[in-house]
Amino acid sequence: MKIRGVVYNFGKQKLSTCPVKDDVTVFNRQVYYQKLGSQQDFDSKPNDWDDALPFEKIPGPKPLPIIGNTFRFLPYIGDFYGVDLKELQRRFYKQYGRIAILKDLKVAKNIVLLYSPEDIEKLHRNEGVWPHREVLNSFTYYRNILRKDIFQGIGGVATVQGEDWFNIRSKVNPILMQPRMAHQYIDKMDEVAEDLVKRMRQLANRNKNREMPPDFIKELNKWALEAAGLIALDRRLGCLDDLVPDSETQKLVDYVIEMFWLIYQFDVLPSLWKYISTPLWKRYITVLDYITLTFVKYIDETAKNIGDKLQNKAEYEMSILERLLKLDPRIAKATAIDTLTAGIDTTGKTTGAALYFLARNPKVQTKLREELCRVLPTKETPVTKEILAETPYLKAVIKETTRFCPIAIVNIRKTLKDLVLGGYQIPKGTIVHTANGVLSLEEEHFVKSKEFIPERWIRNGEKEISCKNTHPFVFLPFGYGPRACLGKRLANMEMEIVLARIIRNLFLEWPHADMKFTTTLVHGVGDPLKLRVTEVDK
Ligand code: HEM
Repeated sequence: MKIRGVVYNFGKQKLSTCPVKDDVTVFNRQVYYQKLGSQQDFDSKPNDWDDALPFEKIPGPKPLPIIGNTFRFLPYIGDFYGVDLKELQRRFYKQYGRIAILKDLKVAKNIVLLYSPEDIEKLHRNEGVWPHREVLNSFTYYRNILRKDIFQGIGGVATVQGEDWFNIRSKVNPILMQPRMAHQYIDKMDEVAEDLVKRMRQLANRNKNREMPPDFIKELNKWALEAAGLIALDRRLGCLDDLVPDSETQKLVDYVIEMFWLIYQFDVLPSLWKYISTPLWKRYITVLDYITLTFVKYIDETAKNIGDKLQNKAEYEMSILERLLKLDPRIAKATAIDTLTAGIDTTGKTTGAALYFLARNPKVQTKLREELCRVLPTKETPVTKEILAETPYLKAVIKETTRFCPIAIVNIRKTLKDLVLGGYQIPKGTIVHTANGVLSLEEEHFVKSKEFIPERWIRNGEKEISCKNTHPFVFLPFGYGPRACLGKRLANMEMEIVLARIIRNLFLEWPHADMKFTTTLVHGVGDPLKLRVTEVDK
């Protein structure tokens, strides 16, 4: 089948994240969604439209003439200046209730915030088959316009919309989201996790209190880059070694970490990048160029090494990169770079938060270690797919971490048709943020919501604490629907393996004040992660 000149090559696999649970093969589904996407009725008004209050009446901070609401974020005069985004959203919830608006920002579009799980559900159920999520505008500009030549018109799922998004996502889903594909990487991920444990021992030995250094989160980002490199580039990068200053890997690590800070400057904080080219903007482009060209070089090397061998290799023997390269080298490049950008700060910060919660809650840590000692009788026992299937408490620890500290405090959609939300008319084309990060810490949705209790996620566990009856649209750490996180399966596997290795080998303590969590590009640990680390006997 040919659509826009691209040959589709699905075989008979099933798409796992499609919202409709029928038994149609991928090939039919693709035609089905293609048709549905172009035929959806995005123009008619909902039945309750005329009874709803007008958009202009949605409550929110009042803008001033000419300067709008921008002044609120400025130093000295602004009441929102320096306030963490999650705290700001919590204040809005307390002040305005179920729905609020931040409007007239001048450098950004109006944002409607939803706090009711019923409205969040309605938004997602009306997002269509090509959900629209516009984020990281400067990064999108870099990939889709400024360096269009490198990406040859294929932007990558994270940065494109509509039918273009669908055309890539429907091809990469069966490659990145299949459990079998993720399982191929367990051995290698285990080696990477062992390297992180070695690194932690080394760092503990260098400190008289056996504490990790204040910038330990960087080590976790290096681990995440190493893990993402295995998947996206089919190679070990060596990020966890003692790196030679100015070496390519050291530079790559430094630039990747700087990139997240720069994206935050241009895509989260108010910025005039569209109008003025500042020295910081030029630095941003230099950093993105270095990272992109290095990754492209690695992918080209792999493609050259594989060469004709791919033709004779069975699909089930192929790595993710090999399958992507066979599909289309342009998609392979775009997806590898998506994996390397979306899969580092996210998994690194979530793992950092999990380690903090385990250090801060010794009983939880002990219970997890007991589970791990049962399935990993020695420190050297390799982690396998079967072992991971027997670790419900480990999975519960990760879920509880993403409840307490979700890296994405909101999910974002642009409405594709007129909707009534929170009793107000929301016209097509409105940017809506669902405040799941705030809701996940509210007592009305989770009992003892400010306590770290993995037991709430255990099936058939204690009734009093169980979250079985929590509305399903409150907790969405990986998003929702066809546009949900492409790396969810890989991320969970990486985190399970690394936490299993660390807790099986090392005791963690937290001899400091409670951690502050902050929101930059992603939400996560905001204070130095100075975990105290000692060796588990055997
Ligand atoms: C703890 C780890 C992670 C969390 C919590 C997380 C969370 C998310 C969320 C909330 C979204 C937006 C979903 C939506 O709009 O419905 C997303 C999108 C995405 N994530 Fe992740 N992510 C994680 C790790 C990863 C990893 C390891 C990869 C790479 C393999 C990855 C690749 C992506 C991509 C490519 C998208 C865009 C998908 C699209 O627009 O079609 N993520 N992620």
